[in-house]
Amino acid sequence: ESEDFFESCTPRLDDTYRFYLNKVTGLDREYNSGALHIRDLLSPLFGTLKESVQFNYCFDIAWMVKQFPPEFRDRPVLIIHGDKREAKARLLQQAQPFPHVRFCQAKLDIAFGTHHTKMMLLWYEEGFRVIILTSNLIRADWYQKTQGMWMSPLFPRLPEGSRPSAGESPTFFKRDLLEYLASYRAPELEEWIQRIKEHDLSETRVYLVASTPGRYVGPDMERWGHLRLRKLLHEHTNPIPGEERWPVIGQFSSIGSMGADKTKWLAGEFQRTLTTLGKSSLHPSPPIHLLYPSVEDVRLSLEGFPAGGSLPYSIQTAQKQLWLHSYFHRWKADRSGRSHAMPHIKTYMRVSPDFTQLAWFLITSANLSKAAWGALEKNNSQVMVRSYELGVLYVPSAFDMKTFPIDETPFPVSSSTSGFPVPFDLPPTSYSPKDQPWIWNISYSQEPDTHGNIWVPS
Ligand SMILES: O=C(O)c1ccc([N+](=O)[O-])cc1C(=O)O
Repeated sequence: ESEDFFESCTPRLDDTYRFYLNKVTGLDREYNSGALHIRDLLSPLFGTLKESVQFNYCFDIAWMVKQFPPEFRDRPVLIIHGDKREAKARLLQQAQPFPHVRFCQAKLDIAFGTHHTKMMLLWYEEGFRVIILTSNLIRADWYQKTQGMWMSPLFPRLPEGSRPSAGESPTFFKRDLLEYLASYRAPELEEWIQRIKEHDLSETRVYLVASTPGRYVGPDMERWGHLRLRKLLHEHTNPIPGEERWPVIGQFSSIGSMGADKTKWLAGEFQRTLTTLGKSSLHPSPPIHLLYPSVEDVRLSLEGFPAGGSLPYSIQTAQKQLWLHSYFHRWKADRSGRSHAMPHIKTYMRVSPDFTQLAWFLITSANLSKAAWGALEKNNSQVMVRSYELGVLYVPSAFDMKTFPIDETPFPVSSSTSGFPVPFDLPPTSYSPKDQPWIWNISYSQEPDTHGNIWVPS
């Protein structure tokens, strides 16, 4: 009943899917109804906080502390980060005035890997909650960007003496979360692994899709990254008649180097994963729509060109893969009032030809990169993952459905619909011949942005 109490006090939230967008400053209020700010997440309305863990990439510690309500501002916070050497020293220096903030450096032993995972573990008097999200712990990520999150139910404590395997969900979320945390091999996380074991996660209806750095062979190849996603789609979705006409959509805020042509990774192993539906041995080639902001999208955004500071696609990478840009579609999100709130959210999905249904939906920290998703090596006998990533997969079978209907008007949120709130407009809008993908390290000085400025990177 504590869950009902909190839910009844909190803003009316669509809790079928527990998928929420961040509030965006400056939108008509209806487009923020049902959206959440970080201060909402940390509010006593969701639980009486005892301690928390913040997994992230970029931190403003003083700003983060201020996002906790005063009564929780001195509760211990463990920061899980990937910084090394001088960057680590700067991060620890930020927390000098805050003795309740502790740090754990995630191992990054493979070059070019990052600790990209964004997750909150919230331990309350009443139980435990997990939030998996796309926002960094800096003001700019919670101001005028499109960001998303999955918020778990409140997980109650298990009765004393319960077996550790108790409290498992139909999607094995408890086992998979514990295995992900164990992959850090960090002493600071041991007590959190123990705490989670003592809680009942059985109401969880999403599958965990994680990446953790390493080179994996044999059965371990399917534990992380895109081969994990392929395994889940193989086991928990079903073939669809005419599936070759069901487009795949990938939407992201950064892009890695993917080789000289599409067969090197994108249209090979990655497409094989994204087009998996059940155990059919067909390998269709459905349309693949990639959503990534154009220069005009950035120039006309609420933030203007500075939004491009969080869209780190470099000219050095782009010029090696011009073939990629033919897949690109603009960022357009009138349905959520967020066409001008640049995306930092990352979503992947499989949609029906008429764009009214979903075969599955993934929200994740993972951008379009081999570092995040993993790449096969050694004649496909090994997969190499460079970064930590975390996301959750929604499949209709976990919600007793065959497909998810898409809610074409997700705002203002209404508990009446069972539709999935896809945050951007469908069908996607192709780049015009004049559109170019946003590249963050070249100049744009022909036309000013919404603030009257031009972009001249140093
Ligand atoms: O999410 C992103 O789009 C992103 C892209 C690249 C890097 N990076 O190069 O470390 C960090 C982030 C981040 O915001 O976590």
